[in-house]
Amino acid sequence: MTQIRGLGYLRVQTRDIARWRELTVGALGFAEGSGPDPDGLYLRMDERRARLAVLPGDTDRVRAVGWEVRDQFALAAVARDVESCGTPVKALTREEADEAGVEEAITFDDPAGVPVEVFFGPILDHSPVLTGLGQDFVTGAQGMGHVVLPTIRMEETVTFYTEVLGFLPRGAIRLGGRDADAPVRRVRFMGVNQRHHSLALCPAPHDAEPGLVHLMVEVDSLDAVGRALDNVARQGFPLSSTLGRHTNDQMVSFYVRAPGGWDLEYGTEGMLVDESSYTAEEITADSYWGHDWSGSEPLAAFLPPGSGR
Ligand SMILES: Cc1ccc(O)c(O)c1CC[C@@H]1C(=O)CC[C@]2(C)C(=O)CC[C@@H]12
Ligand SMILES: [Fe+2]
Repeated sequence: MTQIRGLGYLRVQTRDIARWRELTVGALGFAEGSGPDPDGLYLRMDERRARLAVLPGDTDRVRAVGWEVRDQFALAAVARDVESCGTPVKALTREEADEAGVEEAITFDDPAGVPVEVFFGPILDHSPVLTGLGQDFVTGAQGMGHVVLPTIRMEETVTFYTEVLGFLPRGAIRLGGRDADAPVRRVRFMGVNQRHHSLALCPAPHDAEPGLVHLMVEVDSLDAVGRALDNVARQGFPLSSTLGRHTNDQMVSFYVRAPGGWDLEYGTEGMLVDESSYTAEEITADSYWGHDWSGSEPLAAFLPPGSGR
């Protein structure tokens, strides 16, 4: 059994905080909170101080994917497991933990080089969450949403998340069809709670910033998804994928390209997994309808090495 209860937070850095604010607060209806860096953008989805922290930087990249455990005992167990597979683990200093908005956390890199934090004791902000579209974000026991991470070491990375951190396989989709001699490659979905996937790993040909494919957040209203879609179009943000419904988690969502070259997926109506009967399945289409990716620029990690950026 995994100790991890859900995706707790995501911290990224960007060269363009102002445009990030327009997208997240202006178009997608995140509530703006506050945090230790006066130049940072702290985005609230619920009673947590910040689920998504966007900090100023000279490149665009992921700073930490934060996974939540129940308490200090669970955190100690995770630290033991990660260390005993040979991955160096550090504890955040009191100051770093305070900046992250948690009581205590450990940090290590996953086999793809993504900076991971595992934490307990999120610091709450009890002031009302003033979202911009009248929506509530679906968090709680399902965590803040899901992340999709690129990896140039697919096998190792899958083994790390499943066998060391205890993520449960939640199915897969083949990439590149069922063709000929090319080795089979799959995107693999993994969960830790009733959300269908809190993590997906996507095989990538090479390492590139930002180190993230997308972050999905879920809201409780289709109207909010529609209004967000209108807003991103009006404000000139590129749509990576049109609206559609996924076959595995049943989510109705669209994807918008964020400044920094990765996507935010904004969805509703995600299904709940019943672990007493669930088995991992391979889907053969990403969506029942919609999700047209044809207008999108590929992410840097999926381009051949040396082609720009
Ligand atoms: C298939 C699927 C189901 C539920 C999701 O939340 C979800 O993000 C996806 C992934 C969609 C899509 C894919 O399957 C092929 C590879 C894609 C295009 C990417 O490179 C990013 C999104 C991926
Ligand atoms: Fe997704």
